[in-house]
Amino acid sequence: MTPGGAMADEDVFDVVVVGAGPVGENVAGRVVRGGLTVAVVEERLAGGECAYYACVPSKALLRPMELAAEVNRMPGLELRGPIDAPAVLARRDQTVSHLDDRGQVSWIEDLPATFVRGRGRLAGPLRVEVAGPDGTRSLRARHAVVIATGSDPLIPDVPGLPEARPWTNREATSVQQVPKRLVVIGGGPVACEMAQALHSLGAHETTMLVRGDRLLTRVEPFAGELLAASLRESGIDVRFGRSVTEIRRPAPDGPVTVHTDDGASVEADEVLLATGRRPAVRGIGLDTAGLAADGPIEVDASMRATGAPWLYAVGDVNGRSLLTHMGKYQARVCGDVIVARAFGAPDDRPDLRDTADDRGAPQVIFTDPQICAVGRTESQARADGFTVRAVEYDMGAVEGAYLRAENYTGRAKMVLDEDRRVLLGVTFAGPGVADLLHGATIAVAGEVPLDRLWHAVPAFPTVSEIWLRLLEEYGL
Ligand SMILES: Cc1cc2nc3c(=O)[nH]c(=O)nc-3n(C[C@H](O)[C@H](O)[C@H](O)COP(=O)(O)OP(=O)(O)OC[C@H]3O[C@@H](n4cnc5c(N)ncnc54)[C@H](O)[C@@H]3O)c2cc1C
Ligand SMILES: NC(=O)c1ccc[n+]([C@@H]2O[C@H](COP(=O)([O-])OP(=O)(O)OC[C@H]3O[C@@H](n4cnc5c(N)ncnc54)[C@H](O)[C@@H]3O)[C@@H](O)[C@H]2O)c1
Repeated sequence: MTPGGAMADEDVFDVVVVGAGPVGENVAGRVVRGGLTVAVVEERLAGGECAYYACVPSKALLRPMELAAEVNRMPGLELRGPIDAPAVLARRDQTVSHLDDRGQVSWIEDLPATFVRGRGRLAGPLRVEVAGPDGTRSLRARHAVVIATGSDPLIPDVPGLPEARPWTNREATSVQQVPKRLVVIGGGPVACEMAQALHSLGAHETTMLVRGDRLLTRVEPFAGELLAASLRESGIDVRFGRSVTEIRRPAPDGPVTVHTDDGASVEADEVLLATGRRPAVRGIGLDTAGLAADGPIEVDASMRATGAPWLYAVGDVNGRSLLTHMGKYQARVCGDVIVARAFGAPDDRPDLRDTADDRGAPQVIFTDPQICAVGRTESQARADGFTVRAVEYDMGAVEGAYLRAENYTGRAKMVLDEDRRVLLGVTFAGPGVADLLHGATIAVAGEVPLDRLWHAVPAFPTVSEIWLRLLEEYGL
């Protein structure tokens, strides 16, 4: 036995993090900053889904489409031809470091932290077993184990899968040959972004099959409506109210046919499943911690797992907000609270609690038009019992928007708590609105009173004059 009581063949660290996505990496950074030692376990690529198969490559594929749309909205400018797909794919490859994680591993090791390649599995309280290329290694944590294993695509139970070899976000974001005919199943952010990106790069016959009656059900309805109109105008066939009943690819290299419950079918070269995510918890030994082995890991506001005080869960795996920036925020809370508890310091400071997720996380959908929102939608605010007032404004009527583009089409909405005269939520839909979001996030998170907000004067002639118009619409 070592002085700390560990078996000699165990490696002992203050903290063990399982999963080196953006969230796990950030936990490691915070605990090292606080003076603790940490091991980070990763079975695939350090940097996670976000860096190689999600946020980063999808945005690299979308940006040329956005620029082309901007050019088309400006008289006097003209594109010389279609978007050069091979050039865009080559730049995408650069943005994902050609799927090589050496840079990320060095970042972790320079913290300094110990990087362990392999699949991590809980083996009882404070213990993690790693099945790696060189066999199994046992790790023991003195203070905490953090699960940051992210999420996997949710594959619906449809006859014909998996013989039809559908794409998920992985194949879509790492595409080498853009299919001419594409079917996208789903109407969430992945479906909308990838349909638009791939359509702009050569998937001329793109069909979206959406189960419900609108896109992007978590944001204000007008945003999904504007996006659907834009997708249709660009030539994407968006079909609402269609459930997929069967997917068949009779010949391995032949086309795939997707059948829907209205009796119709669509033939395509590839089919992309964008039907949501499930937390990556299977086979990670949650049962050895006395926790349910399926579904998101339930945590308190300090990210501590309910029922296992030594275990924490951050990022997609806890199901709070499936967004990189929110997972990294949780990572900062989690890392700092572990440090505070390890040193016996007070652990109830305001910065040691997640108070952002349940108010409505900020999010940008990088389509054209861009959709961004923070806080509650009007219907969520009403359901939560606030005295709600909502105001909307046509963004095309703002002088800065008119100067930015011919026929600028967009809309904005503010949701207010009339009792306290503060903002509960803000939504913008329109070209290039992403950078308006942080102002809204400050106003919502900071609960800036409307009568103060009135003195935050937007510069002329920027699109941010939308703020002034919304406040005037409210009556200020
Ligand atoms: C197509 C797409 C586009 C997206 N775009 C955006 C965007 O623009 N902005 C945004 O904020 N969010 C976006 N998201 C969401 C974002 O990707 C996730 O919220 C984010 O990746 C979550 O980070 P994470 O660290 O929790 O998980 P992940 O990034 O999934 O990382 C988890 C890591 O854990 C590893 N792992 C899993 N199990 C084990 C194990 N047992 N042992 C060892 N390692 C393990 C995995 O290999 C992985 O590297 C997008 C998602 C998709 C699918
Ligand atoms: N820019 C961004 O911030 C960004 C981009 C992409 C993804 N993300 C995040 O990643 C997460 C996953 O996104 P997503 O779009 O995959 O999931 P989602 O849960 O947002 O949307 C899933 C869609 O699939 C549909 N669906 C589910 N099961 C189906 C079935 N059996 N048949 C047909 N349709 C079905 C749903 O109705 C919904 O339209 C989200 O939380 C999202 O916020 C963020």
